[in-house]
Amino acid sequence: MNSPTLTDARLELITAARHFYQQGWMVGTAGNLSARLSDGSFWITASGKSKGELAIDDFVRVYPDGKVEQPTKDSKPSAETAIHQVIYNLFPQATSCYHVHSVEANLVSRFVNEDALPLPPLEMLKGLGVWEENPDCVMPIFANHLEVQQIATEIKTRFSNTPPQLPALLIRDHGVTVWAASSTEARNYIELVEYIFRYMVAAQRVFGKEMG
Ligand SMILES: CSCCC(=O)C(=O)COP(=O)(O)O
Ligand SMILES: [Zn+2]
Repeated sequence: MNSPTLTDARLELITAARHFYQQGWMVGTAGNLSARLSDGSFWITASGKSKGELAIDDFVRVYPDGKVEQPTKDSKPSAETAIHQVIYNLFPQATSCYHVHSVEANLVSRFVNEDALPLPPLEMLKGLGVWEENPDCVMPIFANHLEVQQIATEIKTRFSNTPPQLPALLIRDHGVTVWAASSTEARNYIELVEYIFRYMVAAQRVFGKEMG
């Protein structure tokens, strides 16, 4: 077991998970968070932990060669580790990868049948790096296969050919994943995409159509 230090990335993940839990985006065991370290390894939430009450030993360290360091022998890496691995391989600047499950993310993932969700041209997109007037922006949507490796492979294939406009992707009927160069940025990205999803659900109620 590694003892925590003042700058231990796991402490940031615990704080972020508690915050997301309080928003209703990481209820029960839903979601997973990771932080990449300078040696290329990353800490990721162990599978099946209550995300509102994570402790320092509720993380597993995954190395670039696939080696896994567990704090206890019954802790396994998140079932969705393959998605974090693909994101870190595709985006070398990313040091944080956060995945949450919100009601709104699942609703908007059903607004279209296609594999991309048109987003309304909200000012909030600037917080996700889109500095354009009336941006024509989409968020990629992936099918929610039982086999997580298949989701990861589809992300790798699609993003290698068509880089996403935003540091975010949706898995239909499942949740959203963001990646960023710091934990603060990743937390902001989750809040921003969740705001956009809430807006889209509200706009659908108010205007009776999707506001993409
Ligand atoms: C009730 S959550 C189902 C699995 C999932 O989608 C998830 O995000 C949590 O899985 P993990 O193995 O990371 O705990
Ligand atoms: Zn999930």
